Amino acid sequence: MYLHGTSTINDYGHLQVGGCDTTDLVERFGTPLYVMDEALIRQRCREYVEAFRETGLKFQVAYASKAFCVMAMCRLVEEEGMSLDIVSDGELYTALQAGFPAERIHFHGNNKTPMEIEMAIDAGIGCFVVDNLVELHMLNAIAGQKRQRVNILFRITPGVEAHTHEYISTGQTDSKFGLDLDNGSAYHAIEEATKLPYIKLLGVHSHIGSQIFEVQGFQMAVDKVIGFAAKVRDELKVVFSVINLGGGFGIRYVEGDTPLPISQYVKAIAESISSNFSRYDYPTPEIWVEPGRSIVGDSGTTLYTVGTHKDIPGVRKYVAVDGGMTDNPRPALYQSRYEAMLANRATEKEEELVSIAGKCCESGDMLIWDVTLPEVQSGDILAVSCTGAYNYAMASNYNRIRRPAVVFVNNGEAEVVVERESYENIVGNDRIPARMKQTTKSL
Ligand SMILES: Cc1ncc(COP(=O)(O)O)c(C=O)c1O
Ligand SMILES: N[C@@H](CCCC[NH3+])C(=O)O
Repeated sequence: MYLHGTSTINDYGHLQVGGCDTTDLVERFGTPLYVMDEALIRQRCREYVEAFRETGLKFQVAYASKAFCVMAMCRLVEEEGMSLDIVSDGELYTALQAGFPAERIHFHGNNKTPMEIEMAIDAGIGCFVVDNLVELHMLNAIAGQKRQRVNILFRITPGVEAHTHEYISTGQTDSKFGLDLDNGSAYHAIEEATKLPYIKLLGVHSHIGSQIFEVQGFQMAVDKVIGFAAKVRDELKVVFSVINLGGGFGIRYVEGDTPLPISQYVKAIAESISSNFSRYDYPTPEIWVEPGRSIVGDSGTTLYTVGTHKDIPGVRKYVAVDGGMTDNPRPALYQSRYEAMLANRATEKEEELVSIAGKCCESGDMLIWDVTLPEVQSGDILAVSCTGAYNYAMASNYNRIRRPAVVFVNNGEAEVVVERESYENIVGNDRIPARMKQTTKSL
């Protein structure tokens, strides 16, 4: 496993993160356990903010909270002076409960409900990223009832396909998201918006995909956007003050992944915007971005306890851990790859090729198909790296498995930011119909 951030091997031969020995963390908090390297998260936030500051342009870095949305994370993002991208009432509620300033919240989503829109207007959020015409008219009507004008960006699909897994590329024409640039839908939406009294159009938003390692996709999106912006200015007399290029900046999960440093993505985007907009004699707009994975992804390490194993001679050896697709569905969903090590035997020679299975009743519940480890024994602690994004966020209770706790570690201190779910949580919303016998056992 690649050691990065504050991860090191300590004198006991144990993996240490944020100054905390992971075997101590396991004793205190149990497994599976999500461990988040707070210093590394803050470092990533600062890399974005500093890189944008250096461009001299106006900007907002909005953390895409879908990657990992808990109150502590919202607080951290607020402390780092960033904005927040949310996609649902649940994410909005989490942010507001954490005291996140509403005016720095941007609301995304292809199917916001009237209730969510109302909740967001009442909270006074900074901007809606409007996905389609149905939403536009609904938003104008609800804002009108409240006599409040709302800021919007239109989400457009620029027709750019990023080099990524087909399920996570979203900038192409055949997408459930956004308004198409090429077929006139985006243009028509802007015409409509200019007629609506409670809508203030700031500009456009595009998100071309996720886990992207190159700048070309973003540059192509800018090229498309500037042509569109110029046409809209010339024909509709609408000038964009904001261009949001979404998220999607890749991270290193496994050897061979080659993301660029954050500063390089930012520099390339800023240069592309400045040069293209000046070419059209267009005032340089504010640049907004929405990184999720690249803020939290490599800060997360999941700790598991090894249980059983099954050796099929000549085929493979399965090693089972006490978690799996319930805490990390990404391998099953996207064939995502991860690296791992034995946290309690971190200096021992890695000599055995094994496959790491989860404990769900599902053959596809595999975390890693091939990883070389010291000869694994029941009770060992397996650490899987780079689990900070879209793991806790996409965790489930399949098989009624309780979701793990999340701890932030920093400077030798560990604090629980999400408690492990309890059995009460598991049955808490269950009800036995009145016509059935009403006996429950106390736990
Ligand atoms: C609109 C939008 N913004 C931002 C993100 C964050 O993406 P990532 O976590 O890849 O940076 C996503 C997810 O892909 C998204 O759909
Ligand atoms: N959830 C996905 C990425 C999609 C992000 C949202 N548009 C992942 O785990 O990689």
